[in-house]
Amino acid sequence: MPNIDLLVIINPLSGTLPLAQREGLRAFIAAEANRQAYHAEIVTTTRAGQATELATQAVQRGIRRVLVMGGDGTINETARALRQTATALGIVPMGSGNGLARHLGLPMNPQKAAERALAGKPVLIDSGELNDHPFFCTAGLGFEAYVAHEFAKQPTRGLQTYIKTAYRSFWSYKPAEYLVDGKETGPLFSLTAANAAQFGNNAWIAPNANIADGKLDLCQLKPFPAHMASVIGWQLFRKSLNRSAYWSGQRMQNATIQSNAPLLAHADGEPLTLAGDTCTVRVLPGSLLVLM
Ligand SMILES: Nc1ncnc2c1ncn2[C@@H]1O[C@H](COP(=O)(O)OP(=O)(O)OP(=O)(O)O)[C@@H](O)[C@H]1O
Repeated sequence: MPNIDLLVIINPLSGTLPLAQREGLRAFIAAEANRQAYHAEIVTTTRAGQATELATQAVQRGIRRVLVMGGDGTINETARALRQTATALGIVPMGSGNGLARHLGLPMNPQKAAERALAGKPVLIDSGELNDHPFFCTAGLGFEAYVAHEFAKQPTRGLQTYIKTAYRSFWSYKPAEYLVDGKETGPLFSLTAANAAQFGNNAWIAPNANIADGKLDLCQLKPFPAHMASVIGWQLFRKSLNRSAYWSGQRMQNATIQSNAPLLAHADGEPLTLAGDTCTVRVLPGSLLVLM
């Protein structure tokens, strides 16, 4: 038996692709891996958290490439086990946001993305940590965290549910005030630590963020009147939010954040409830190999 040199992790629940197409894609990846002379093992996850265990075992087994077919949640679960190892992550984007794949300019077509990852070279990128929660795209507090918590309560996922949840949340959300490294921010709509420049779905919260500069972009968005929401939304999706008077950003390696409200947070869109009123964010420069 030849040694396995490629692990493919599939989250069967990510995104909205019908089952027949998913199975076709799995067969395509198997055939393409074979064509490119890999000895691949393909595993479909059966529960949350399993991708981390599979990726940890892959590192221990000396497997140098792990391909993930899933959304940013599954990518996060896998990539956290590949940080600071010689095993590289390949991305076949199947989620509703696909922030990391979009930031990296990877194909959104799953077959093209698989071909690219299988033939790709490993490139180092940064990652971040909010307390001890790893993130690869963005982590944050404020509105986006509030929405992540509300979204997690919904019976369905996907972009439509996300938009509806965000719209409803806008009217019930109360901005909090923060101290960033001891400096008062005043009330903020959101406070985002950006490794990648976008949340996903081409919502560019940190238009100039560079994923390999050894820094995070800490972006503050001040509360804005409801009639400005469409302008802010337009700028967010046009990658020009940094021109808004409500937005400010600073590059940093680490920061301590304190709040006057319970710390609702998210890391790569997954909701987190943090203990206490203080948290830290930091960058892990050049900590993940990605197949590009
Ligand atoms: N078999 C499974 N059953 C239940 N949950 C799973 C299973 N496999 C993975 N998960 C969980 O599903 C979560 C969401 O998956 P993922 O982010 O890939 O898809 P998505 O929600 O469609 O995409 P996006 O994050 O872009 O919205 C992951 O955080 C993972 O913990």
